[in-house]
Amino acid sequence: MAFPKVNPTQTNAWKQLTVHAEQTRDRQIKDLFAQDADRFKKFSLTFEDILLDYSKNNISDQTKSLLLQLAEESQLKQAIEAMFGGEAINATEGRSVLHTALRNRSGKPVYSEGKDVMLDVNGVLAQMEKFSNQIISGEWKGYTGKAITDIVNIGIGGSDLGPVMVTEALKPYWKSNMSVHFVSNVDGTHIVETLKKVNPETTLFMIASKTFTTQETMANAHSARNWFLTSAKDESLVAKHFVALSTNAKEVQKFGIDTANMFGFWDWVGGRYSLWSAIGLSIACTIGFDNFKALLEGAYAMDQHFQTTPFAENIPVTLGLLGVWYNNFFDAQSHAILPYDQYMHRFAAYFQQGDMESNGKYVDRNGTPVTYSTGPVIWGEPGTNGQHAFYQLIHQGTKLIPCDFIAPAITHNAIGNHHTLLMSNFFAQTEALMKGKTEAEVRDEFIKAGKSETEFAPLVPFKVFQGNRPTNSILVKRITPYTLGSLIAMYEHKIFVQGVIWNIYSFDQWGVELGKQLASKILPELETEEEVTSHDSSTNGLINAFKSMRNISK
Ligand SMILES: O=P(O)(O)OC[C@H]1O[C@H](O)[C@@H](O)[C@@H](O)[C@@H]1O
Repeated sequence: MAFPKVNPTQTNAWKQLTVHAEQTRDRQIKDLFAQDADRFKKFSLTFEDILLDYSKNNISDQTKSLLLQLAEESQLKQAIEAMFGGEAINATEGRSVLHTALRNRSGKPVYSEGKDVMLDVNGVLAQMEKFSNQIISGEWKGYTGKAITDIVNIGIGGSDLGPVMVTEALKPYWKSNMSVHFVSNVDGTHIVETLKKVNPETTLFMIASKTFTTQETMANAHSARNWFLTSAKDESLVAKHFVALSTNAKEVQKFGIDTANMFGFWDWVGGRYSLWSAIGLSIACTIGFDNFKALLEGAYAMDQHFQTTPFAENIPVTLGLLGVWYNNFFDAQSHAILPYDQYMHRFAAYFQQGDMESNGKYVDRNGTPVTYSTGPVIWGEPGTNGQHAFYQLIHQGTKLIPCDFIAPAITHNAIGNHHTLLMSNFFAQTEALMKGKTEAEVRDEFIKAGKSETEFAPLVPFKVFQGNRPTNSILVKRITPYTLGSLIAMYEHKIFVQGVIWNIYSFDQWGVELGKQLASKILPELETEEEVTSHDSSTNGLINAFKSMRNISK
């Protein structure tokens, strides 16, 4: 057994937090600031170029110490050691969880159930370095002798979202001669529209799939191969234009990719934690291996911070505990991630999978349904777009939505005063969410604008903001590969902390299986014109309506 299974509701801390939440529910964050001039100093943490300000939360010293007690009673320390130590903490799949080994820059061994994995890890990294250098330098030639100009990564879920997010976030680091495209959806539109943009002579396809059996990826990969062969005509040329990123050599071979062109990884790397592995090859070939290495180094630095820093000053632990506070004691259903950086526009989407696939579980580690809420809905869009779309609900809706605001102090695109404008919004939003606007302030504003009582009185209630909406602000110096690596690892570990406290298995994903099973049952039914009767009347009705609609002759 990796670490003790603790029902969080049975801990002393949970019981005390329940009482404490009742007593502090109506506490105003702005009052906490008024009472303590040092609040920002007390409730903020720095790690290298990252500042986490968590003072705009409904917490006091007592809240913090109870949350820390919850972490202790949940055996978080042992859990962290078990993960980094390569114990099989992904028990339902019988695997260790070692994405941290992929970015272990210490030169020290890392053991997965007794075996040092670093030789394999460093071997694949060396293979990725050599290959990405060949691609970027133009040394690797396509079938007509031309250098590669476009990479098409074909993968879905964890084999897509990480590379998409990171290549977008690090666009300023792209090598000038290289473009990258991502095809994930089985909807033919995705591959068709992508193929319109590229030339078979200068395109490299990366088939990214941990299992190499995922329906969507295999369908897209076969279509890409057919498209390529229409021009290249000769199957032996596939080797110059297709590589595989996978754990499954047998299936890679079956597809027709030479295993010499395969970049491997291992079952102890979860799909949604795999951008650090061979799955990151599209990243390395776009921003260069040096920058990919810096990404790993930034993540490694955060790993060390997480592993060695006392919980009271530990950034991922702090974020995880704050999330538990709102999720379990204030009934918050969701959590918004709001990057004030256009390049990070897929960051929330990335952690939608990272968090929701990890902690969207209702069964605890004993196999028993939980009696408390687990993973929140994760969502978000970059600022300031979100402000003009959904912030209304965050400010004045009936739901409590804790938010993380993320922004760089230095922009990659200093044009006019855009960055100052952006940052003024960043600071204003968290202040507004916390302070709100009282009725007296609203009235005062009307009076100052010369309005009469009869004119403005009916409008007052609509213009009041209750405030007291909690936020974290994460300010970084600049979005570099290194800092991005740290930020990603920070959220990964936050998810881990919460999974431990909720006593759930964060590293399996059985919930994605049922839909897949049913789809494979329905597929043959769609391939005939016969009426379908094997399902419930809704599913039958829909399938039969679809069949008649698609039949153009009818
Ligand atoms: O890399 P693969 O094996 O193609 O899996 C792609 C995705 O499939 C499923 O949806 C899940 O298992 C995800 O976690 C995974 O990322």
